Amino acid sequence: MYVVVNAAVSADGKLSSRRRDQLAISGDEDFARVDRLRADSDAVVVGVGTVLADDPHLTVKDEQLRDRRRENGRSANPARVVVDSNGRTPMDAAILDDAATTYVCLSENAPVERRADLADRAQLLTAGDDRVDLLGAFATLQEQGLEQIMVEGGGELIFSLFEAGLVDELRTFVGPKIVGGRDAPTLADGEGFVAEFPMLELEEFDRLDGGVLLTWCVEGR
Ligand SMILES: NC(=O)C1=CN([C@@H]2O[C@H](COP(=O)(O)OP(=O)(O)OC[C@H]3O[C@@H](n4cnc5c(N)ncnc54)[C@H](O)[C@@H]3O)[C@@H](O)[C@H]2O)C=CC1
Ligand SMILES: Nc1nc(O)c(N)c(N[C@@H]2O[C@H](COP(=O)(O)O)[C@@H](O)[C@H]2O)n1
Repeated sequence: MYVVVNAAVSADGKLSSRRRDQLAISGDEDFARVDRLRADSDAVVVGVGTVLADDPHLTVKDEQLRDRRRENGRSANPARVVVDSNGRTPMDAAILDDAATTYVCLSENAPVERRADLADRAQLLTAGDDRVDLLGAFATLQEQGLEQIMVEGGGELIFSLFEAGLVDELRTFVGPKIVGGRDAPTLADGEGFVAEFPMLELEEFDRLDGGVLLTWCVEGR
């Protein structure tokens, strides 16, 4: 399995504003790049915080890219995966429509009635007691044949993936905006590291959309 985390941050490192609603940081060029990365992936993963904040669809937008996937014997869209310990994904979430297979990763403690509802629209995986155990969940995704994984956020999930040692590559678009706000989400939130910080090697940098795309590999992967 190969895990790429992709995110767009403001020049001051925020994923969105303190209101936590969807904020366009990328421009057309970067959104097109993200679409190509989705098209190259077997699955696109987000945390439930992102589902609740953005109601993302996580599909490939360019019809030609969807056609190319079909020509290669794949589904038009990659699978979608929500990391959702307590089954908080709303039943009318865009991610639960029939455009692609959706996996919802739950913990053992997810309420039984939420499991029953979600099972109508998604494949359910269970890993971890109170919180999704990411190593276990990702191992199950791999057993399902999902090898090329793209993670689209948000900050809590990205931190946990680094903590679990699951990230191979980080692609960060840094856009020309200052957002500010001590409570605005950043690329890696969670508890934060105080030692044994994951270290990165810069592989590439490209100017686009008035900002810069940084491609990093995680040391030791
Ligand atoms: N600019 C960008 O590229 C992106 C921005 N965003 C923004 O990020 C914000 C959402 O991010 P967050 O609130 O951090 O939510 P998140 O999307 O990281 O989801 C976190 C939630 O996932 C669940 N979870 C279950 N197991 C977990 C585990 N082991 N580790 C971590 N989380 C686990 C928990 O319920 C947790 O609250 C929104 O404001 C959204 O707009 C989200 C994606 C991309
Ligand atoms: N690459 C990128 N740039 C931004 O500026 C963004 N705000 C995001 N957000 C991510 O894209 C998801 C929306 O996907 P759909 O268009 O609904 O398919 C959103 O949930 C974030 O994960 N990404």
